[in-house]
Amino acid sequence: MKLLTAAQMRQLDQQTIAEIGIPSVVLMENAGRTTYQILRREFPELGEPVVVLAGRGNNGGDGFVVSRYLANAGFEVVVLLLAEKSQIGGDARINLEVLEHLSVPVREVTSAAALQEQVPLLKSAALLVDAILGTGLNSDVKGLYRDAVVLINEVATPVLAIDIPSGLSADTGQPLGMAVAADVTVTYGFPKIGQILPPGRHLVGRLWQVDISIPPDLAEISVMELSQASGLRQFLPRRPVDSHKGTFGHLFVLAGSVGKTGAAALCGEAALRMGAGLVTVGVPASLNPILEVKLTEAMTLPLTEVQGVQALGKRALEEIAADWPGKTALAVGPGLGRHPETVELVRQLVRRSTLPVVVDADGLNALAHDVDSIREAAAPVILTPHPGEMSRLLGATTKDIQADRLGAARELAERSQAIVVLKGAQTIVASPMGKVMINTTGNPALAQGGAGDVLTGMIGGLLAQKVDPFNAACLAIYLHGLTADVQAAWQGDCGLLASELLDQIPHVIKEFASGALPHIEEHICYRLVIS
Ligand SMILES: NC(=O)C1=CN([C@@H]2O[C@H](COP(=O)(O)OP(=O)(O)OC[C@H]3O[C@@H](n4cnc5c(N)ncnc54)[C@H](O)[C@@H]3O)[C@@H](O)[C@H]2O)[C@@H](O)CC1
Ligand SMILES: [K+]
Repeated sequence: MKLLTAAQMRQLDQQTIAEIGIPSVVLMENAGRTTYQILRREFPELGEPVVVLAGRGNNGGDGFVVSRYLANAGFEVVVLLLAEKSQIGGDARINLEVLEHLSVPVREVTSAAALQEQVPLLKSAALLVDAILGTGLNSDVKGLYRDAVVLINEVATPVLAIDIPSGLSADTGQPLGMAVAADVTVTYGFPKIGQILPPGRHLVGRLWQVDISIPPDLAEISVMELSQASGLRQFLPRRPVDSHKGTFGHLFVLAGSVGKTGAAALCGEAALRMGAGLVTVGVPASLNPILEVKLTEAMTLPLTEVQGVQALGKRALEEIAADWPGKTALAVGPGLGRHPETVELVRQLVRRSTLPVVVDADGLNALAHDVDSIREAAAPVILTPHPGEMSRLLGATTKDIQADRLGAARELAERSQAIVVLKGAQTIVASPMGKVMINTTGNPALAQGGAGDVLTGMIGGLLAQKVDPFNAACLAIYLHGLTADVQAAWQGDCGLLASELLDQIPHVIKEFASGALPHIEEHICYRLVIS
């Protein structure tokens, strides 16, 4: 599903009005009516009164329409207009006048003192409807609007936000000064990026996206997407009946050092679980016997190691090159360690690889001071940093990365010309062309060693099957999170071993492919978006 910025949403509104010919007042009517319908569904035992806090723009206008539907349904409604009636124009004015004709009380509240007088009403209300500011927000919330936002958050009354909680930036997910924390948000046309990125994600409460007659095709202007099963299913490789192991590619995994053979094993097995036909794991020669025991289905290739260190050495490059024929993708990094020779090996390999390559963990650390050189790679590269690795790649602090995850992912994708997978709650995938996908699946069960190695193997497994790199990254991340969600549904989100994740992958793929996971996927959508 497409994600929009405030400016894009405005553009779509304008196109719908000017080119499609739907009058703006009809859009406002659709917005108010659908919001009312969601309101009744979300609050089936709704009491009285309902208080609608309205600002002076179109967001307030939507609030007037909701007020009308509530009044027509027999509810006691009080509108607190945070402006003078004379300041209201356009479609909002039309709907304000309709309310007056219906004798719905509209109180002008234009000072802090007047607002304070309304505190008992706000406290005793059954529901507050936040119609103060929408996507027109363009600066920090100050003065009376700010006082109102503070009050809404102070009283314990449930809040339904119209379009977006007032004060929340639709573009960044950050409050501009101060933002309403809503229980439910009803947004129009398409979800906005700021409703999905934290902390916005937590301020919207349950997010509903409703159709107000904006043609879906218009959203093609956006390069940002929210991951959804319906969009990703098509990228699962087909499994023809006359297939053989050669049909599904051969992944070469470069991984492992002393103490970290598990990372290599998890990565190789995850690729097989994703359906790769063959997997070869290249490891330091002295560790090969251990991997031979750990891995049954994946093959191993003992490689020259640095004398006495049990980490891969420079000379392994020629051995890998000799083993190259027949391989279809490369995964580099899990548990490699940081020996200078291993670092050099990784740099050379990524630069020279003629196969698509996914780089993780110590593979990323090896590239940390060499990001610009990734541009020289001969084949597509996928980088999968967590915030700490990202900070080393970009030379920024982890705090800075987390404060603007989207910006960081885009910057690295631009600089490296690689596909960037910034891991963490709501993993972000960014392409060098500017495309972005924000993932919806996953839970804290994944916050454990080994989960990342599995993800690298899953991406590698899809690359080996010749799935387009951006789609491979998006699909693998979605399925990785979904597998954890399925597991957490019965086991909880604590203590899930990465190897248990592996065991679940085929089952989850089967259910995902057939669309048979509605309870889990609906749960995911419910947390974020329902269309
Ligand atoms: N344009 C359209 O066709 C539609 C718009 N809709 C509604 O309209 C909203 C956008 O309406 P508007 O563009 O009128 O803007 P808002 O209603 O979001 O904001 C009202 C006005 O407040 C001012 N403002 C911005 N930041 C402020 C701040 N920090 N403190 C005080 N005032 C501030 C701006 O000048 C803005 O015009 C959407 O969120 C949605 O609710 C819907 O009615 C559907 C159709
Ligand atoms: K609002």
